[in-house]
Amino acid sequence: MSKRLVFVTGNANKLKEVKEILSDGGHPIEIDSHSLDSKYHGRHPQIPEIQGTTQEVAKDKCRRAAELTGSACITEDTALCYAALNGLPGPYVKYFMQEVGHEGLNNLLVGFPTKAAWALCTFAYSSGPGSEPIIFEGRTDGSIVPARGSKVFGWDAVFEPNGTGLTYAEMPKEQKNKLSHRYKALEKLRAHLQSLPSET
Ligand SMILES: O=c1nc[nH]c2c1ncn2[C@H]1C[C@H](O)[C@@H](COP(=O)(O)OP(=O)(O)OP(=O)(O)O)O1
Ligand SMILES: [Mg+2]
Repeated sequence: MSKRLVFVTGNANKLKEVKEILSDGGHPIEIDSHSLDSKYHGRHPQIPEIQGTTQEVAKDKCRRAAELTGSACITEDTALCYAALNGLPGPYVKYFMQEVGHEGLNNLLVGFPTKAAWALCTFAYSSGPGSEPIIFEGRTDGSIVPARGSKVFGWDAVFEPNGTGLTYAEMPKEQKNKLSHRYKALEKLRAHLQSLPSET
């Protein structure tokens, strides 16, 4: 039995990975996507993102998405956290990426002895407007390196998961999708949804 869920995101690469990861499981969750950003043009998303911890950002995004769509939905917030900076840029990495790019993401760590970092994915699920979102986190540890590989998706080229010798951007998609922050969070979300009573 599959469940239909609306994934509210403005990021086409996220959507693609989520579909790839979920299509691999025994009990697929069917994903409808809804980009609220596109309605209100690029830099002025219809769902503003608050400041706060990754959990606060993810829950708030999901609450607003459920209100706007009027249905059960999931949202996701991704953070890139530097050990030397006590977890920053964290949920603000999007703006760092936009303003200073791959080189800047490396330069932030000049003078720090550790380049250790972790990618953190926080899915939030709301069963509908007014229902408190539940969150599912996935974390992959690695380090920040000078850009290698495809520049297509965000900071993939500067993040090397531990023990792989490859950046996310250098890996075949199937490899990233088996060890990524997003994969780990989605496994938890999938288990939760499977434990819910069936709708039909
Ligand atoms: O696996 C990833 N590999 C590399 N880069 C990634 C990944 N996942 C997200 N990213 C980037 C996109 C954005 O620059 C920032 C997260 O910000 P975040 O607000 O979660 O994403 P977003 O605004 O693009 O889409 P959404 O409409 O779902 O909020 O990190
Ligand atoms: Mg966003």
